[in-house]
This record gives sequence, C-alpha cells and structure tokens, in this order.
Amino acid sequence: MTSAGPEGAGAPPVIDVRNLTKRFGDKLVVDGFDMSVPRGAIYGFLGPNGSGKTTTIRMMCGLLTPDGGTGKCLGYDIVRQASEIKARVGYMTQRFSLYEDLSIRENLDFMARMYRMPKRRQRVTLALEDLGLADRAKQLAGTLSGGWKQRLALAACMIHDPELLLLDEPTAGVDPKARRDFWREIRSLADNGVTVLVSTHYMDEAVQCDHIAYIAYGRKLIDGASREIPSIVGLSTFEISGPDLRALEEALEDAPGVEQVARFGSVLHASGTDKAQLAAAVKALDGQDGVHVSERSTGLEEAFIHLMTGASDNYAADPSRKVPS
Ligand SMILES: Nc1ncnc2c1ncn2[C@@H]1O[C@H](COP(=O)(O)OP(=O)(O)OP(=O)(O)O)[C@@H](O)[C@H]1O
Repeated sequence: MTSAGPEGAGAPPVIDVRNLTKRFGDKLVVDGFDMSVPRGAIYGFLGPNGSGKTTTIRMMCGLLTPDGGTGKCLGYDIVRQASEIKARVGYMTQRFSLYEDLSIRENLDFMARMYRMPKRRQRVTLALEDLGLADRAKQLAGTLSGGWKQRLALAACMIHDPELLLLDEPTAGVDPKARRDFWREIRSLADNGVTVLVSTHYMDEAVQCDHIAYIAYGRKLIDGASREIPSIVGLSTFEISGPDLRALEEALEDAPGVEQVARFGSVLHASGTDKAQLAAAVKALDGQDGVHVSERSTGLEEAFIHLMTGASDNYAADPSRKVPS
C-alpha cells in the first residue's frame, strides 16, 4: 500500500465521480450521483433497504459499470480502468466472506492466490502473526467465534494491501466488544491512508464514520462531515428528565412539534424540525411533578434516528423511478 497518510487538506480525492446513473430493467436505481471522497476518510452510506447504496458504492469502485456518468477512483477511470481499481480494493460483504470448511491459513492463502500476491506464503504467515492466530493456523474457520471470524475476514480482504476498503454492514451480529475492536482496527487502517466506504443501517456503525452520505430512492439527499449532519438535518433537541419517564415519553409522542423521542439513560431527548412548536410542547411540561426541561445540541444519534425513521423501505414500488418507455 502506498500510504499517503490520513485525510489531508489539499490532497486530491481518492474517489471523484459525477452524475452516475444505473438502471436495472426499467427501474432507475441510482440517479445522478456525485461524490468526492478524501484519502483516509471513513465514509458511511446510510439509507433505507434497496435505496441504492451498494449499487452506488460498487460503481464508484469499478465493480459495476454505470449506465451514465464519469469518474475516477484511485486515479483510474471507473469505466475504462476498472480492473486496475479492483486490484486495489478490499471488499468485506455482509456475510463473512470466509470458507468455513477451510482452515484459517487456507482462507488467507486462498485470498492471496486470488490477488496473485508475490511471496504468498510469507505474506500469509505475516497476516497470521498480526492476527495473533499463528498457533491456530490449522483450525477450521467455521469453528471460530463471531468476533474472530470477523477479524479473519478483515485480514483476508486486506491481504493484498488495498488502498480502498468496502464494508457492507460489517459488524451486524457481532458482540459489542468485538465491534469496538473492529472499529479500532478500521480507524488505524484509515490513519495509515486506507479509505473506507461503509454501507450500513446501524447507528453504532454510522457514528464511527467521519463523513456521511444519506441515500433514498437512488438519490443522495445529504452529504457532509459527521459533525455537520445534525445541523444539515435541521433538528432541534430538548432534554427532559423526571420521575416517570414512561409517562413523559407517552405525553411527548403525541405532542405537536415532537417528531421523535429517544431515551438516553435516565433522560429523554425530544427532537423536531419546527423549533417553536417543539419548544412550546416541551416547555408545557417543565416544572410539573419534578419534570425538568433544557435545550441541548442535536447529536448524530438523533439525526440518524430522524433520517432512518423518516424513510420507508425503498424496495416498495415507487412509480416516480420508472424510466418512461
Ligand atoms: N443485479 C441486479 N439486478 C436487478 N436489480 C438489482 C440488482 N442489484 C440491485 N438491484 C435492485 O436495485 C435496488 C437497489 O439495490 P442496492 O442493493 O443497491 O440497495 P441498498 O441500498 O444497498 O440495499 P440494502 O440496504 O438492502 O443492501 C434494489 O431495488 C435492488 O433490488
């Protein structure tokens, strides 16, 4: 890998695509997609099921040919030089991309062969040592715990030192400690210049990303640094505490201006896009039976809940996406 260090101001983007379009049959799946991704970024793609996240990511990385649009990835043209890009991309799919009936070493060796790695044996041995699995090299991958399978899958898709890593809901079904360890590893790869694109439905994956793109019906609706997402979404938030949170939650859910209520430990966060209406609703409760209300800044969590609850499943028929015959 040619490490250019973490995201740097002024450096050319690793991915720069314009007006990407893709149809499957008469269905417009990706519609005029533009994006620029800096080197070393961890870019999260959020959106409902079937909204076009995977299709978009695959086009940006030369894994799928767009019907329209242009762009570069890692300095190569996404249409004409797709094979150059593919050789520099690691792809970890939703299900562990492992052969359960092959040993740990055989799994790593298989990937090294696929990428025609020079000094394959040496590379695999090094990966086993890095993983801390050298003494278990002959163990079948299928017998590993979920967390270890995930670490092995990551090591396998990084065996050829790719500059770009694609992750599809990478920590689905993995326990919290393994998730934390996994994200620490991803952060360290990004710090060394690997650019990471993550497609996810999960809040705890989204909060690990330093950039977020929100996609619905094949269109990018929001794109920005994670810290800017709450203000882009335009939500206001109040914190409410009191002796009976359940009753408060029920009262707030029906109040005008309150678009969502979420519990954070021993307090509630009520959020909405019409600040005046929201403030009137929560302030009406302030001071009643030990209830205390204060304004707070909207976090990525609230913004995420707002985005994901506002959007329905995009697999549902949407006549507006049909291409006229
Ligand atoms: N090879 C294909 N042939 C036909 N239709 C496809 C193909 N791949 C994807 N689609 C359709 O394109 C739409 C977008 O799919 P895509 O997998 O990109 O969405 P997604 O946002 O990644 O969904 P999910 O979150 O469920 O993985 C869906 O309606 C899907 O059924």
